[in-house]
Amino acid sequence: MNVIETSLPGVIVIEPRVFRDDRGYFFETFNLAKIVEFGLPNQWKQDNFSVSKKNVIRGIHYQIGEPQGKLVRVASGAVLDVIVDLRKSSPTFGKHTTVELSADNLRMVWIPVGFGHGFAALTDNVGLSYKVTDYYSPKAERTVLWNDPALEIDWHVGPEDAILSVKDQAGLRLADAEVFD
Ligand SMILES: Cc1cn([C@H]2C[C@H](O)[C@@H](COP(=O)(O)OP(=O)(O)O[C@H]3O[C@H](C)C(=O)[C@H](O)[C@H]3O)O2)c(=O)[nH]c1=O
Repeated sequence: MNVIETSLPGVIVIEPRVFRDDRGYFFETFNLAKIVEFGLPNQWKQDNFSVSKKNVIRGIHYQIGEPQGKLVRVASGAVLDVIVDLRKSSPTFGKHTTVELSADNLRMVWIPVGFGHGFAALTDNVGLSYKVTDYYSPKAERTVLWNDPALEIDWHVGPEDAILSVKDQAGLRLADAEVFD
């Protein structure tokens, strides 16, 4: 297992050890003892799975009051994963990092509490599989506007092609959003 730091301290990319042979390949999608060694929590409450068509953008989501850490990977297809620092006391507040996650590179990204998460589906049939450290709480859920000019995010999807939920189209600009301390 290999760990890659990102431009946002605390947000890390994990490359699992892949065992390939003439049948195909095997890798551990989750090993608690190993990820705890990298500083990830040992309490996980939910596994989630979403399927998205090409050009779908989901996010930028987070929960306030009942915050979630997320360990995200792609089971099929490819995404541009986007993580935004939403901690107003952080020197990287409002900054983002991106990482391509795919069924080819098998990369995972650890997103601690305090960050917003979104992704753009770069292919059809994107299966996003992720674990979260606390339960889903609709009342705690918040959305920052995906194309807030202040964030300067290049989603690699043309605005005219982007497919978003009504909720995500109505996200708040960062300046107006409830964020972390
Ligand atoms: C997240 C979630 C959703 N739902 C229900 C609520 C809605 O009726 C339906 C779709 O929810 P939503 O449109 O919020 O799903 P996404 O847009 O994929 O949201 C997720 O995508 C971004 C990228 C994230 O990082 C979050 O984990 C999460 O917000 O599933 C549940 O029942 N449990 C859950 O944990």
